[in-house]
Amino acid sequence: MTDTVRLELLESVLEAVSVGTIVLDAAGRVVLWNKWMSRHSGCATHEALGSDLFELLPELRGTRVHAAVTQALQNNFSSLLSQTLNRSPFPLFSNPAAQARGERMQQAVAVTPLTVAGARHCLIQLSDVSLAAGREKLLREQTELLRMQTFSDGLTGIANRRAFDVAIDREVRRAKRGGGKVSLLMIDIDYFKPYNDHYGHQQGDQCLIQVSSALQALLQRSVDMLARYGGEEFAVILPDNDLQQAMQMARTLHARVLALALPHEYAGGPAKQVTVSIGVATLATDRHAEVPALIGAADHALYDAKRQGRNRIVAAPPELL
Ligand SMILES: Nc1nc2c(ncn2[C@@H]2O[C@H](COP(=O)(O)OP(=O)(O)OP(=O)(O)O)[C@@H](O)[C@H]2O)c(=O)[nH]1
Repeated sequence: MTDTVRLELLESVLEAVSVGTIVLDAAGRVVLWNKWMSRHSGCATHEALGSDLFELLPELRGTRVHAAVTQALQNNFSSLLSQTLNRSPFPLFSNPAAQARGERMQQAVAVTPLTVAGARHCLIQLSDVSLAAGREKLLREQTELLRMQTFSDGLTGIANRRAFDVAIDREVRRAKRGGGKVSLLMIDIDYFKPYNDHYGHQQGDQCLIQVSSALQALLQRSVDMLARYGGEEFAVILPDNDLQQAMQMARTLHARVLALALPHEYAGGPAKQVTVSIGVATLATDRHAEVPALIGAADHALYDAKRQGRNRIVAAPPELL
């Protein structure tokens, strides 16, 4: 292969590749601007050749691209520009539709020093990573959705039992480490079976949604967690709350459900509306009790509330913990 043919071959390859290629001489003037660059920048090769890159594209002045070019020309350093700092440093567009939307191409940029005929030059390679970045974003969104689905209840959207198990374990360990307290409320809708039987399962579902969102709206601290513990049973974890504070929260939640005034003609008790019973337990960390004891105590208190006639709040005696 003769030198002329080899040169022609190299030129055709440069024009055909799907990578933007710019070569600058030691003064920063463009000596090579391939077809890919023309296509995606809207600046033809003959317009670019001989221009100072930073006059041709003034917005690059003072950017990391500028610094990388200076480093390559003056200090012979290569740079790979991080995607996280500036995803689209050059005014390039993947296609005309993206340009019409003003949506710039996301770029991977590599700046490399070159020595050509004994003189320092600088090669800038650009590739379109919009597709890969889009896929990455989609993947991140799907992962987040999956994470949310794993830890939230499909009907009510609040935390599910799995999330509760993780949180109660974490909060009890944290309380023990810091010598604090943690309280737990177990909340159960009264006479929910007759509610379902008379109003139908769908309305039963609506009732669960209304009650859970009313309860959720009252939890102001980000550390508090309302979870669906079972069918019509909810749990509230109150980190750093003593029994008195937990009882106050229980009264607020109980009153909120009453204020919903959801009719329940078939309730077994005197109230002809949806009510809840609440069991309250507090774990003091000077005791040796663990998670099962705390849940057991709150459950026991809830059972007592049911036995005493429902629509009430009962605190677990400390000896249960
Ligand atoms: N609609 C609906 N009902 C549910 C769901 N999960 C559980 N249930 C119903 O909740 C009812 C719970 O009934 P029980 O445990 O007998 O309790 P109850 O009738 O509320 O009686 P007390 O708790 O003693 O006041 C059952 O009829 C379940 O079918 C759900 O996701 N949707």
